[in-house]
Amino acid sequence: MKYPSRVITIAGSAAGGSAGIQADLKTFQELDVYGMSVVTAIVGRHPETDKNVHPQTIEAIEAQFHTAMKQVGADGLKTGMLFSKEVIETTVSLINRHPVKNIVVDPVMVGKLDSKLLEDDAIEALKEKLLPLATIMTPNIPEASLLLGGRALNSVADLREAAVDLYQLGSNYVLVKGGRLEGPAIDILYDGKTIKQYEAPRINTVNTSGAGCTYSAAIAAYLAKGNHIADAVLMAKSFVTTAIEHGFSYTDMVGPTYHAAMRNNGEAHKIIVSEIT
Ligand SMILES: Nc1ncnc2c1ncn2[C@@H]1O[C@H](COP(=O)(O)OP(=O)(O)OP(=O)(O)O)[C@@H](O)[C@H]1O
Ligand SMILES: Cc1ncc(COP(=O)(O)O)c(N)n1
Repeated sequence: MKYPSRVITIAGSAAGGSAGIQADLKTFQELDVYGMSVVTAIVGRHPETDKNVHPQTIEAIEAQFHTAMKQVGADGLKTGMLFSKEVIETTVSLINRHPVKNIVVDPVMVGKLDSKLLEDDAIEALKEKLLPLATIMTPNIPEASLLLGGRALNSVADLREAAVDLYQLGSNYVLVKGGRLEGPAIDILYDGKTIKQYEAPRINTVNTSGAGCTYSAAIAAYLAKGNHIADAVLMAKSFVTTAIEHGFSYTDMVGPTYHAAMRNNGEAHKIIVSEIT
């Protein structure tokens, strides 16, 4: 028997199940890779204290990573919410001690409902220490903007420029996600030479909680299975578009994407890929 490829996520636990570790593990399972996790913080709002982020200790973070590496090992790794400078530095040192071939860095900073998922003084460590280890980084518009010192990004042309400039931070590929723009859902991939544009139709829904986590987890899964980056992004974009198409909510709050949508409903949309020179 050929065993499934192995992927580990280092991220926050999202109690509602739509994002973070929960979205990552659901996505790994859907894409038939063996999922493992290192929980950096637990996110869930206490009704009385209003505290929302409950960080884990560095010791607990190191313990989880060492256990997963010793018991299983990894063909791919993804990072999500790291929350603090210390956790970023720990992640860098863990990766340096156990190098992994495919590293997806989702530079999670702010949640959809505007919860703060990265402390301000952690951005420099992210830029200087973690991003240079990344195979691919996957910022959304607010994250790309913060990484570029607060630059306004209002159009696809702005996203292209941002991708070229973010490449200087040292990841091998940059994927800037245009989910927050109007019109079709366009993402830009840059490899230092060529710009590729991935376009999906915009789906009229508010239930996109965890879309970014799901997308980066799917990229990590496809890379770990041996796909080239451009193909991994294409297949992951198709997976997340289908998950958004079938997103839903159990309450009056913004709901999750449906991670099992591709399995249950088949691919909803073709993604248009174009190369821009
Ligand atoms: N309404 C939508 N219809 C189709 N695709 C979408 C929609 N919203 C986001 N996407 C796509 O989903 C993927 C995740 O991107 P998105 O920008 O939402 O990431 P995110 O990190 O969750 O960002 P944010 O927190 O800003 O919404 C991208 O491929 C994006 O283009
Ligand atoms: C623990 C955790 N990690 C990440 C996100 C971002 O989610 P999204 O994919 O919607 O940007 C989140 N809301 N919670």
